[in-house]
Amino acid sequence: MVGLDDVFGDLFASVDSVVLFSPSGSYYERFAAVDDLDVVVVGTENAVGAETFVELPLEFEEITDRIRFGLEGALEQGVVEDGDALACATSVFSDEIDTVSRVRADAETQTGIYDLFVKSRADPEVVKAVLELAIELGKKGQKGKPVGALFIVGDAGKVMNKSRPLSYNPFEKSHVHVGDPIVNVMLKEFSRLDGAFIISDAGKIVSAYRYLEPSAEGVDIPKGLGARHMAGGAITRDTNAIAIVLSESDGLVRAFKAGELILEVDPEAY
Ligand SMILES: Nc1ncnc2c1ncn2[C@@H]1O[C@H](COP(=O)(O)OP(=O)(O)OP(=O)(O)O)[C@@H](O)[C@H]1O
Ligand SMILES: [Mn+2]
Repeated sequence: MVGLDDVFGDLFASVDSVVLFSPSGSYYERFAAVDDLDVVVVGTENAVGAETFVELPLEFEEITDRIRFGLEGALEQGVVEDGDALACATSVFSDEIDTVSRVRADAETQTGIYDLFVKSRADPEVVKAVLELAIELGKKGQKGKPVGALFIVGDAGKVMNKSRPLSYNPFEKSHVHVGDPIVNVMLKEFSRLDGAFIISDAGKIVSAYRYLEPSAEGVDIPKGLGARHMAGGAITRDTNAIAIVLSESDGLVRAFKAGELILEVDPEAY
């Protein structure tokens, strides 16, 4: 007799580790009790107090993104190794884990998203707050109309030296930080205006209305995009800042680091 286990069992036969994406406590406990099994928990927070945990900046809606970015962090932290066979368990159709994917960890297909958060000059919380703000702005627009916005995060002194004001800086004497609810309202209001927001490593809004003049040559940007993305990408080659860009024309949020496009997300998916 051949049972279903014989067939589906191949999915998790001789895996090096099990990777659980945002498991519930009781689900995690059941795995923790299995002998000789390496369990890695991935999620936006370590709600189950797992010994081995990899933090995701966002709960990626697309399962392929979620697994890819989770494994990138796991490789980066050295909790899985290149070539490891992994059983990745996550939820797709419900809040509970309902799906298992067998995936091989591949160090060569790193996108750099994990680096974007963990190895940027700016505080990971600041990067995350700006990314969330851009996604929210992309979802809602400004009074129902699509808006674009450009945020340059980290290495602010150098970025200020490679840019100039388009108008008076409304943040001149203020000491406000991204993530404060009131500041997010202000940033959304000001997103109608031209130019870039400059944000420090610690999240202080240094300036709005900055026109970027990077000395780096142009960078590769997706077709159909123009000056905002070009300037945002290029300044990250010139400085240790990252750029988070919301496109008015296609509605996507993109992140650049060291002149490379690292991340592309559709706000509608969040
Ligand atoms: N060098 C720059 N520094 C700061 N802001 C800029 C710069 N160049 C353009 N922008 C801003 O980007 C806006 C849109 O420009 P443009 O349409 O060329 O960019 P884009 O990359 O196509 O972005 P979108 O997809 O939002 O249209 C401009 O109105 C201006 O506010
Ligand atoms: Mn444009």
